[in-house]
Amino acid sequence: MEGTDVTTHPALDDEQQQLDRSFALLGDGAPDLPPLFGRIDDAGGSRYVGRTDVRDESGDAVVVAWHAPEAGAFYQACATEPAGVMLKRVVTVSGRQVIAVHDEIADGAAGDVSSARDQRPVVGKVVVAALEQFRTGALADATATLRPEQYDAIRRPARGVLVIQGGPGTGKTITALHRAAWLAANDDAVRAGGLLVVAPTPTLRNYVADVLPRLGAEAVTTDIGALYDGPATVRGRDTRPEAARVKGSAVMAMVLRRLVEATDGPATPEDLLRGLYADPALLERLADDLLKAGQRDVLYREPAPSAADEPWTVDDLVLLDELAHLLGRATPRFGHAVVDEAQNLSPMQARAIARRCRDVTLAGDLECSTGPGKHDEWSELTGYFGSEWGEATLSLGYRVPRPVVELSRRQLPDGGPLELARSLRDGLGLPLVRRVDPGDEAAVALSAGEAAAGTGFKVGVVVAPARYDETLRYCQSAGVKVGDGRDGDLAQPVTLLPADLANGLEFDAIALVEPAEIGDGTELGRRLLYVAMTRCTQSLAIFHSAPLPAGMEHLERPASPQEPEVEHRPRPARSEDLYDLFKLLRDDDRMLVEVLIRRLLRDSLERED
Ligand SMILES: Nc1ncnc2c1ncn2[C@@H]1O[C@H](COP(=O)(O)OP(=O)(O)OP(=O)(O)O)[C@@H](O)[C@H]1O
Repeated sequence: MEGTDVTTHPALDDEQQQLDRSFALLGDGAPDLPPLFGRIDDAGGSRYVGRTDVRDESGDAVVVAWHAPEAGAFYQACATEPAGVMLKRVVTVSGRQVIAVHDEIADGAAGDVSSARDQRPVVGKVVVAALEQFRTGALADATATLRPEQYDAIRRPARGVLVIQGGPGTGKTITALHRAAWLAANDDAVRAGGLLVVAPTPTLRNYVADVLPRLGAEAVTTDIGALYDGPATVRGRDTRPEAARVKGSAVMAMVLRRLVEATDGPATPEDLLRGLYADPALLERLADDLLKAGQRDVLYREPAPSAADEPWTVDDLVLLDELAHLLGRATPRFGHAVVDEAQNLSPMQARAIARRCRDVTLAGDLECSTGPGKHDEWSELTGYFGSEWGEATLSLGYRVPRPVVELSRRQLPDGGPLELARSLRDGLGLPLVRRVDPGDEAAVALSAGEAAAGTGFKVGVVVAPARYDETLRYCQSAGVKVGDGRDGDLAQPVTLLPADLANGLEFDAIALVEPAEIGDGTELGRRLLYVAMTRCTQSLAIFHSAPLPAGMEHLERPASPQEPEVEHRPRPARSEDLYDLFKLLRDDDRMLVEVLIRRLLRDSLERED
């Protein structure tokens, strides 16, 4: 703690008084959340920043809302560029008590900041402290610690398209949501038209539903399939990626238009689409010049007994939505739309969103595409929306430890087009690799996961989609308690996840089972592996029996014929001996010891505080 004991900071009493006063002014209407989290002193005077305005009896601001122009300096100034700010203070509150203050800028210069060792970027210690908290499964609250590059993206004008891109864990989701709330507070047209947020997984949608109200905004939050408000709902999944690719391709708009034009009398979107899938001759007549024979073939399916029994997929629902529009059904309109994991949008999905709103924020990373098609450029998507588009690139990594960032980028062609995000995290060091007997990969990974979870870690055990059912059955029969990640159950200490549903999630530790099955040599496989590896905040462990895939082969070690006997070593006296002993531990035990040491250190530091 380098001598700065934040809990006895002389400013604590002042800030406590300010907090008490704010609570008193809010009276019974005071929210559970603290009314202030920051303070800024500059030529304009001294101001407190919080979630909403707090005014005194005469109407003067006691706390300014984070989205007010007066709060701007709090986000634009940072330790490396104080820009005339004398004091930038983050105030940490628990209940109604100020428990810590961190001055990122003090007396007009860098104050309470992390060191720049190991190329770690210079940021306020409070950011590092926030990141060190153990994951709760939900993403952490970042309003008090938004960085200047994030704040800049948040305030770009609402019109047209803004792409917020950046490597894994650079805060694209957080930034896009703050942008939504900022626009709702500052742009009359957005406020009047309302916000639409499209997010692919239940976890992300729950997160949005939790965060936006705290930022003072409301939105309609949905996944892409649920945009369609007809009777059909998602009941199936295209097992062939080619089928999903064709359904999502832009030519389907023309095929459906011709279908509607060729239809006499009233028809529902459901009847039209299942009729089209079941009639190769009709499809050939309508799409001979638009789809190749092989592409038409993948669309074929026997009709179910009724429309309600059809195994509708997400991409089917998007086509139903287009048909509903062509049949003249009204589509609700919004003032601004935010799309998370936007790299996975198909052209038809982009059209469905654009029908509702042409001014959009697309948050995503093209290298994390895990849909059936990958866009090489954002312009392939932005053209479906408003005519103007711009991009904001986030460069500071908040989630992924540096060694994991470096390893994961070997999965990208040429290390990826974006500059390496500078990571704020050291994590628990180099990824661990453990070679196990064939057939034991998942069992060993799960038991290492349980051990890490026993120390307070949230753990994700990631398997190839084809291995998921078998692994879940193993867990049930062997009594291993895991959350079923495919159902969005992230409440357990250990979650089992198929690699294709890892997008957007975050865990303390990731245990990767047989990466060669996930990576499978295809471009999509490599991206799935990349996404899976970059979900961890602390440690990555790899369990395999097959040879490691490209990008990891340098980690390959021969299987050790015999486990080393640790117990019979003489009691170590010197730290070098301890280190030798540590090196003898198996990889998963080593992970456990590292976690324990870390916990002990944290507990002792907290006690000192
Ligand atoms: N300014 C910030 N201060 C503190 N924490 C932050 C900040 N920005 C982002 N974070 C944290 O970093 C983590 C990653 O953020 P987020 O999920 O928004 O990133 P992302 O770029 O959308 O990630 P991915 O696309 O890989 O899922 C979250 O826990 C978030 O709370």
